[in-house]
Amino acid sequence: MGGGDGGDDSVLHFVFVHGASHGAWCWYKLTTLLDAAGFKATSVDLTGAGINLTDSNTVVDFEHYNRPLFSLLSDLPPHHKIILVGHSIGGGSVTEALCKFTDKISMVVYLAADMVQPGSTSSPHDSTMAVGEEDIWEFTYGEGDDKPPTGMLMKEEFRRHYYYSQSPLEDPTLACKLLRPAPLRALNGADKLAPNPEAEKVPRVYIKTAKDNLFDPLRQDRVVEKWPPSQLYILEESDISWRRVITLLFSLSRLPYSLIFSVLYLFFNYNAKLHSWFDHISSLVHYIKKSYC
Ligand SMILES: CC[C@H]1c2cc3[nH]c4c(c3C)C(=O)[C@H](C(=O)OC)c4c3nc(cc4[nH]c(cc(n2)[C@@H]1C)c(C(C)=O)c4C)[C@@H](C)[C@@H]3CCC(=O)O
Repeated sequence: MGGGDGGDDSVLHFVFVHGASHGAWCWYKLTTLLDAAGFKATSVDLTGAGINLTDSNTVVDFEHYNRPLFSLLSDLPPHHKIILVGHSIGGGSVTEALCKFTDKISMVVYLAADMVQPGSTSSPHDSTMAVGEEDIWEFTYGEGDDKPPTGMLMKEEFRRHYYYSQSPLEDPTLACKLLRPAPLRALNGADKLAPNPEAEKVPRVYIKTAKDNLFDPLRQDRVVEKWPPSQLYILEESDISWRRVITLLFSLSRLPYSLIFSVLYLFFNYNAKLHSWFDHISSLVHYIKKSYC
């Protein structure tokens, strides 16, 4: 979804990685806007997600789960670099990709994401799932009811609150048709990476979502403290104005590279994760004026 793998090296190329149970589809608004604005935007279905045909119950290791992302990166033309964006547990996938394909990645953007330093022994997540005690999950038993679960999916009645509380109503309606069980065993392998000094040199941006009902903002703070990124953005709450955002993107497309990232986070309105458009557009415009006028 959203573009091919090669292409013109002068155009910024974003690659988007979804979180648990989601797929390439969840980036459709953003990739559409970026494409229309002249950027290149690619989103990937990890193994067993979206329209990838593998049964997610059969995906047992993290490398297998991430393979479609690795294939995309290994097929890039020589010297072509991308900006890699990961959402939620998709942050673990982008960190693994960063370690394997360091020379293909110019920047990593973690959107309310798992961001753990390769080689660190303890995860900054105090438990892997904040709402793990609640009965909001449905488990699948791909190897039989007497065996441990192989998949996990949020129950439908909880999705609007935990995943999409700030989203337009039609977004959770569509998402409910498309979510698939997350491969439990494969996700267990996230964050188990050897130290990688080269990967550490690649700039990282963290986007914190302050009205996130699933990934508690305080837990996001801990992630950021443990492995401080080059830049941190915080979105306090929601509002949306596509027309103003599109205008802004067009005006920014001629501005320097680093500034484009200041804009990127304004586009992640899906998943109820990133909001407060009006506040942030104002502060961004202020920042642009201060820096460039
Ligand atoms: C607990 C079982 C399994 C797991 C499943 C899982 N993890 C997330 C979801 C699911 C089903 C989500 O829906 C959420 C997400 O990606 O939303 C789009 C998940 C998160 N997981 C995080 C961190 C994290 N998870 C795991 C491990 C697992 N997740 C299990 C194997 C780890 C590690 C390494 O063990 C880590 C670091 C967050 C980034 C998000 C938000 C969840 C939360 O904070 O409660």
